[in-house]
Amino acid sequence: DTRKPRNFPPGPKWFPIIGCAWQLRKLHKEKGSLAKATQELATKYGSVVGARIGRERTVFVCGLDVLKEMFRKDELNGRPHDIMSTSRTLGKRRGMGYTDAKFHLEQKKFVMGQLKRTSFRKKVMAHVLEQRVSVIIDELEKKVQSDSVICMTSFFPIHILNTLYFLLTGDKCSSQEMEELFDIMEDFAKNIPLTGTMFGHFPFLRHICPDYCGYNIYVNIHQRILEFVSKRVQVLKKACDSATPDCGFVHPYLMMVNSFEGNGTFSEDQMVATCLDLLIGGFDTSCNAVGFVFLYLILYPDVQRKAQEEIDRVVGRQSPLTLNDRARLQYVECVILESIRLFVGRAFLIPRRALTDATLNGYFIPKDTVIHGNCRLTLLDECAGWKDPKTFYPERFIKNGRISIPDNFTPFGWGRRRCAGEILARANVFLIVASLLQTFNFKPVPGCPPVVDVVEGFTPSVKPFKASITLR
Ligand code: HEM
Repeated sequence: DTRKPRNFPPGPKWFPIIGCAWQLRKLHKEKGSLAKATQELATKYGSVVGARIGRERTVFVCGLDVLKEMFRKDELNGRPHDIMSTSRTLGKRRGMGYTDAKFHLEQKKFVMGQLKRTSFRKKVMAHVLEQRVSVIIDELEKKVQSDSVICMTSFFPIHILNTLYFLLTGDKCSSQEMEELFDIMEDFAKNIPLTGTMFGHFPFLRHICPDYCGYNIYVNIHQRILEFVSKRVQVLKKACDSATPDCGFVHPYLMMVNSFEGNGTFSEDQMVATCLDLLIGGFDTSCNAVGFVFLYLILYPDVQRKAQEEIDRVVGRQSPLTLNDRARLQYVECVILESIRLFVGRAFLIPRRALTDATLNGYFIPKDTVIHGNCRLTLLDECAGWKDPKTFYPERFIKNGRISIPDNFTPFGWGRRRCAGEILARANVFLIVASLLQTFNFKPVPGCPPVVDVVEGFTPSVKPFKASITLR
């Protein structure tokens, strides 16, 4: 329905066919990001902005209280049911991030339960992440001997993908296969925006100009990931007999599929799509989080020094740092939290859908309205209680000598839709950053210091930058 329902949240004027697409596109260009554009609309219309993009009724949620209300309400917990959510998984809605209601609940519960028993168990996770960090340090030590200038945004991603892939699937593929997956994941991060595509808003365009409207690339990249995972699952099936591997959820999932014999929501297709979601949910976000941490550490040398002093005091420089040290490295932990704030504060949550007619902030939200949670106003704005929100100030997370996380800090979402990989993401980012600070100094390259410039992708990333690295 293209008419504005009564008591729908206020927003820009709806034009025939395109709705508000044109105004949004213009504002997006003007402001440099959709997050800034919708923040601007919120100053005019209030914290819930109503719009129509193509045929789709859309709401932008731009404030702490309304975001919390959205988190709380199960009826606003759905995911869009549109061409984007089906064409990514061969025409059927599958996976964890883009399914909803009972199907999503059953699947998420099972997968998270298994991961908590295997990969997210502290001992298992610590072992895998610590091993990888020692590879990173060895590689960086060698590199630094010949050239101290390293591109900070392209060095870590392959390592991050390696641990993610292994922890999530339990599969150790060859380094050649890892490179293959890496290329696809990089394509994904650059080319697929989280907030929607042109063909998503105007589905008919895929028949007219499938390249221009983003349809071909969208389908192609998802298909390549699915094919990769399916191929590896066939190998895993042959390799794993009755023994349960320590990592991933693939093996227990396959057993579940067999025991259900085709009934219920458990199927091999669904498992492969869940791997896809965990990979796309975890790769770009973790890489960008690491990118933001190092950008700010280089721009704020005092913070870097203070973090290193804490590491020297608590762990020393000789013995390798482990996940067990995390609780005692409070300042480093705050550096991570602060970087995640500045990263996700430039992002949106994954789009949602009203499962039934609902209300939000007193407005009417009809069934199937798409809802975008803008994190700028909760993480990067004074109105949510952040003092000097653009300043990198890890101490803001310390109260009376202890870490204190304010309740407006929700970079991983909240409730049923909460991030599936928060435990892993925080452990991984912490270990990479702390271990590297223990071993190296990071400085701007003379003449070309990094700048806080953000590039829109699946999630926002820092503009590629280099650092001059020396052994401590
Ligand atoms: C710093 C890193 C990360 C950040 C900031 C982050 C943030 C988020 C956010 C904001 C959401 C959406 C919540 C909502 O819609 O309300 C989300 C969902 C999700 N994340 Fe993460 N994430 C990170 C790392 C990871 C990792 C490592 C994984 C995989 C292991 C992962 C897997 C997922 C999945 C599957 C969902 C969808 C959950 C659902 O719809 O039920 N994320 N994440």
